[in-house]
Amino acid sequence: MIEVNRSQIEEAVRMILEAIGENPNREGLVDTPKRVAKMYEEVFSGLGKNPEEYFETIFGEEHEELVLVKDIPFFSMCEHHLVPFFGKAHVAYIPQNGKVAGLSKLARAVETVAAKPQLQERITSTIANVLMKKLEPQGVMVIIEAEHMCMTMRGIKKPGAKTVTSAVRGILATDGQARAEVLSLIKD
Ligand SMILES: Nc1nc2c(ncn2[C@@H]2O[C@H](COP(=O)(O)OP(=O)(O)OP(=O)(O)O)[C@@H](O)[C@H]2O)c(=O)[nH]1
Ligand SMILES: [Zn+2]
Repeated sequence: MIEVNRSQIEEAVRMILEAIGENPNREGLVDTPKRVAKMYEEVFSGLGKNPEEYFETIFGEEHEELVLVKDIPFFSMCEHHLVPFFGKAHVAYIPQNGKVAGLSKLARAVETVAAKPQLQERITSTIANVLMKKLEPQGVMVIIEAEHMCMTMRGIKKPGAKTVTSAVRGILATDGQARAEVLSLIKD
């Protein structure tokens, strides 16, 4: 894990407050730099963490059909504007050779990969690649749907617009019927 430099963040936040014409010493703002530093420590806690670590424990369970954890809520920070994007991740895989992970680990991987300055596409493909590497499954499919605050509250200002990304590997990339099954289960 990377140690966040809280005092440097505090100094930077004070400078931003001054730069926008605020008074960082007024009552309501005096503790804001501290709060923001603490918040950044939390929302960027995935920096320096390797999501592969969640897949060191594998159950020798001979289940060779679909496993899907859907509707995993996640929050991330867009690396272009440092404002949040958030939504749901759906993670599916078809194990083989008894390599089955603990279900919570799929959600932990999403949380860790999202907790740094990110792009939605990179979160999606990173999770798919980690699962392929660590579980060597027959196939993987990761779908993420998210709303980007940088498209909602500024710039193009399109609240409600959703971005959907997918990363599909192995049999789920080649077998249309298997892929359709996953998609219909996600929609239910
Ligand atoms: N591909 C991708 N783009 C993203 C993501 N998050 C934000 N963006 C986009 O990153 C782009 C940055 O574009 P720039 O033209 O450099 O910055 P900008 O002038 O602030 O862009 P506008 O948002 O169009 O005002 C924007 O189009 C954002 O919508 C993401 O997760 N993936
Ligand atoms: Zn953005």
